[in-house]
Amino acid sequence: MDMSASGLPFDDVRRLIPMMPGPDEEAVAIVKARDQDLTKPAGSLGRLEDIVEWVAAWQGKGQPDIRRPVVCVFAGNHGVVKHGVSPYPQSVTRQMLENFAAGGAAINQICAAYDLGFKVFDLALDLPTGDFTEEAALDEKSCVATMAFGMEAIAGGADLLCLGEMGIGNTTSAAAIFAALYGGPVGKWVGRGTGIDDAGLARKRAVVEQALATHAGHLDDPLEVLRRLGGREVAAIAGAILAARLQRIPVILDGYVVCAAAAVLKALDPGALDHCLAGHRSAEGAHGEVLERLGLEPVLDLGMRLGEGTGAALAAGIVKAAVATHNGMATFAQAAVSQRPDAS
Ligand SMILES: O=C(O)c1ccc[n+]([C@@H]2O[C@H](COP(=O)([O-])O)[C@@H](O)[C@H]2O)c1
Ligand SMILES: Cc1cc2nc[nH]c2cc1C
Repeated sequence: MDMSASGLPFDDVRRLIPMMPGPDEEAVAIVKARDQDLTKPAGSLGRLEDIVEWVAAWQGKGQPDIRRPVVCVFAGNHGVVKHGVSPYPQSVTRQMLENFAAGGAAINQICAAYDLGFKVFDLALDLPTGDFTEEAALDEKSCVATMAFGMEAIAGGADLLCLGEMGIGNTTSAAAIFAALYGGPVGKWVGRGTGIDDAGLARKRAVVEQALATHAGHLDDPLEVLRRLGGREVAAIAGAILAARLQRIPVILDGYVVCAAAAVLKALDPGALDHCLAGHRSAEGAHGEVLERLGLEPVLDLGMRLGEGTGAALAAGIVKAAVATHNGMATFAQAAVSQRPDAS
């Protein structure tokens, strides 16, 4: 899809929104009917049952299946780091990509433990985005081109997509996006990210306040929020979420930064995240409130704040187990187990 050819690239993105398919209710009905026959008390697998229905609804399959789960990590660098908003230097973004390639990061181990595919996208790491206290992080064409690149996440035919990111400074970008979309005191959206101290937290807050002032009057359009305050990884994740929806691939979101990309889409269309599951509630302060605003109940709450898709990947293990349980269990008739006498 050439998204950068038209004169008004954001229009190309907006055109995709009405093309988003809805849930496959027939597939859900098939799952519900089989669930009633499985050798367990009705409802006893709790949220696992909802998760299987969700996979069926978005895969469009009465017998959902997870054969090609993939974790995609998008990495970008941020001009705003020059203000001292992260305790780590920008060089760590690339160093962590090397660590991913060598198999030494946390996400590598989780992917190995749960047999998940793993892809990393280097989004012009040598070209950090503009410092959004002074200028837009991205111009419109680069923003759309990066969203289009994010759509590559589904190339090769994933049937469950976990989204993650890596980018020193990107919790400041996420905070700015939430402040712009949701308003309220800026401090509420600014957290410690990788672990910044009190002075750094104050700098982060001032940076987000300055960003909102610089871009005042241009933040009513969610795509403008994305390009002005986002990073390349945030734009790519928005593209990946959209592409997955169009191809009927269920998505598991990771933490605070991935949810900033998701929030942009939700602001464009309230149903845009219906195919998304929140993998976890991150320990980044405002993530809980963000999830409430997105209408998503996290699968896990483990006090994690790493990023890299780790929360999404852990949840993928549960989603895989839920689907395998549904597909593999015997029915009451097959196992000759007595049903409740009042079961129809
Ligand atoms: O996913 C989260 O909720 C999350 C919370 C805190 C930090 N991170 C990760 O930490 C990096 C950004 O933190 P910072 O302090 O540099 O803004 C980035 O690589 C993220 O993946 C991620
Ligand atoms: C070491 C390190 C690993 C990370 N993974 C995701 N964000 C990160 C930030 C740092 C600093």
